Amino acid sequence: MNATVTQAGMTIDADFYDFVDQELLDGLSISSDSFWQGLASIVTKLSPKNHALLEKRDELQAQIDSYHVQNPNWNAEKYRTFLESIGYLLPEPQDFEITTEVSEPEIAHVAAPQLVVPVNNARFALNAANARWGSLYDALYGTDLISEEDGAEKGSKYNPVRGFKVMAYGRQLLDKILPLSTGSHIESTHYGIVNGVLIVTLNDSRQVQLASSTQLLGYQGPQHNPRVILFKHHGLHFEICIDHDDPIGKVDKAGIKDIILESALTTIMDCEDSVTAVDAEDKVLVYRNWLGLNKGSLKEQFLKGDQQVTRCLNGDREYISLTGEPIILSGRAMMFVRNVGHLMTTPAVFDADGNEVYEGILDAVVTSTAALHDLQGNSPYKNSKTASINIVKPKMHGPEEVAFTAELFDQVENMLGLPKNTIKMGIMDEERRTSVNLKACIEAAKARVVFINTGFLDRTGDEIHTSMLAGPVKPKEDIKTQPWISAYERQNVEVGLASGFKGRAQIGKGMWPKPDEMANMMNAKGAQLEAGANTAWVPSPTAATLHSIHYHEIDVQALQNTLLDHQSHCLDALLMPPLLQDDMPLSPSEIQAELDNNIQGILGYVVRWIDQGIGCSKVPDIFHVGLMEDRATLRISSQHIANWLEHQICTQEQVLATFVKMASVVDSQNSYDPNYVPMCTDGHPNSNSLAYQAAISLVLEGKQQPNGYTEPLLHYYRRLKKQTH
Ligand SMILES: CC(=O)SCCNC(=O)CCNC(=O)[C@H](O)C(C)(C)COP(=O)(O)OP(=O)(O)OC[C@H]1O[C@@H](n2cnc3c(N)ncnc32)[C@H](O)[C@@H]1OP(=O)(O)O
Ligand SMILES: O=CC(=O)O
Ligand SMILES: [Mg+2]
Repeated sequence: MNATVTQAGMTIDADFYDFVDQELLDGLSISSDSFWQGLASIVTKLSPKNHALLEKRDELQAQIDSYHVQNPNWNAEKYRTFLESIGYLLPEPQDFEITTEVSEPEIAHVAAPQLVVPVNNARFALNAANARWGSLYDALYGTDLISEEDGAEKGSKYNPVRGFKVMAYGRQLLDKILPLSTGSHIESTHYGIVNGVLIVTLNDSRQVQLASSTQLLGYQGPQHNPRVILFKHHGLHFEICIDHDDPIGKVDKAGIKDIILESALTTIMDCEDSVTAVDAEDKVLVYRNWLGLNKGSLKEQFLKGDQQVTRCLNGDREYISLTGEPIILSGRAMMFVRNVGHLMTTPAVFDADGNEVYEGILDAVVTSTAALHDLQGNSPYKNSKTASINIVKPKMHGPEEVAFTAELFDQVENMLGLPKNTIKMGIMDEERRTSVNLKACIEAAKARVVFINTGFLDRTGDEIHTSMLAGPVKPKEDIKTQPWISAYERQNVEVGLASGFKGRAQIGKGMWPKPDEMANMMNAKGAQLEAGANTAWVPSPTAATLHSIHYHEIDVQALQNTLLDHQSHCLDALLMPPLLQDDMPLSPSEIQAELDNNIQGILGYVVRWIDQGIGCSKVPDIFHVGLMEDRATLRISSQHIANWLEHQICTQEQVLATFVKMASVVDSQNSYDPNYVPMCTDGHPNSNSLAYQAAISLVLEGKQQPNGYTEPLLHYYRRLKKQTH
């Protein structure tokens, strides 16, 4: 047990206490006493409500389970009536519009990518905050969007053939997003500004202008030979960077060395599914990084190759306007923070009765207090332009839980002396009870909501768990193509638009979970915007830069206008679980392939989580595609096998044998890592591997886990692991 401090009737981990006293409150006019009193009073008031909400989740799940046992031949109509009778499916509220008074310009006015990052990783978190601007040339050169055919391999040193393909792509993009009055950027040999007008000289010495002169905003350097020229399209800025002495610029006819695209306008600093935070020590790390981002002081030094790098927040970008005034644009993404959900408790603080406090309550208090530094100008940078704190709240089940979060935010505002509705809410639409009652959920936070987002990964896990006893589910890939998911995605957009989100709040779509497959991403991810979203999640800054191209290709605001009156009334489809059809049984090899794939993913993720405290990993699937795995993807895989065991699609022996087989595969995939501890020796699992045990428990005890969540078991085993260190 760590040293503790007693304050306001609570028992507080001494390191966490010191962090609050010496770092979090430093520079704020909040005394230590009033902070701890404030926290204690919120804990006392809201913990019983939090507890009751969790009990309600379990009660509803138990009722749904017994319904399926008693009604093996249910139909849609009867099922819907049953869900209404137990209060799972609630009456839809009258039409209303959200009343959120201010939201950030990056949220309300410009459609753009949203990057997510584990905030406990300072190197990545700083990179994410700085990912507002990204090099198109780097993003193209480093990814499979540029093919390696015809001598264009990436190789270990610069390949001019590949470089040429990158430049050609860049020129073609300019033709799309910055069309000339005549001719093409492919022919350009010089860019200059004359009397406030962009003059582009072409191969044949013709001088042409932009098709739309208002796209030109400003420049750096001399007007006739600018170093940087700033443009705007669909609300997104971009730069053409020119340097005839640069290794790239000097082989370009016009000296273009790069095209810089405004990319991740918003970033979510994640305290939740991409991090491991099981105790006070971990929570301090999470909170300290978020604080450092708000104070502008976070720095990270690391070796990259043989280079020592010091990373900190980027400053703003400055240009000269066409009338000679300065233009200053933010150099950083607008940062949201994602708190944890309502489920877990943390040993950082124990309440007066000796219980761990709810982690979601602590997150709301501490992350808001940290953000006060931004609101009060204690940082050289500005995050919120509207004096708001933007918190994403995940894994809420239904409107009561949203109302509870709103009440928590109210209490935090009172504690910190903030005007009501300073704390804005992003609602993850990622639990089935939220999807089917989405309108009521939004109404429960209508004065502070700034986004809804289809977290389809958690949502898939919840889909499987909720209908655990309804029957066996389809293989994972097929679940993605069933009517429930398109109904879910469509309904989310329709409800968001009908509630007045356009021009005020984000309608977001889910993560691209294949971080190395950028060519596929470029083919697929535009569809999320075609479906009406004005932002969508990406796993890396490179993905943000490439995905930003979709926002140039699609005029999201115009598209949303065309969808404003859509109402597809898809509740029945939304309630139809993705079950295997009796007349389409799976072959033994299909079953084994599914188990292999799921178990490889589970082990590959869990072994790093438990042994090394890494909460988000790129794990190869059986086809060697590196997949982003986090707690939500783990929820899906573990629930999927639990469901197949329940319905005897496979046996426990088969599952355990697959675990043995795949543990060796995962060990070999990690053999490059000096910190990796193998789970097997000579093909036999090591009896002392806590990671291996955790992975098996997640499956064998999956049916009993609350809503199929993985946190309880992950935290249990990680804490054990930390004790053995
Ligand atoms: C269901 C959900 O909740 S989804 C939301 C949770 N998921 C996430 O947040 C995903 C975040 N992404 C990641 O954590 C990572 O991209 C991973 C784990 C998927 C892959 O990580 P890696 O294998 O280390 O990536 P890779 O080696 O390709 O690239 C590393 C480089 O990219 C950068 N990078 C990768 N992801 C990110 C990110 N999300 N934000 C900022 N920088 C990033 C790193 O800083 C590093 O660059 P550096 O050397 O200059 O610091
Ligand atoms: O949080 C995102 C998800 O898909 O789950
Ligand atoms: Mg989620």
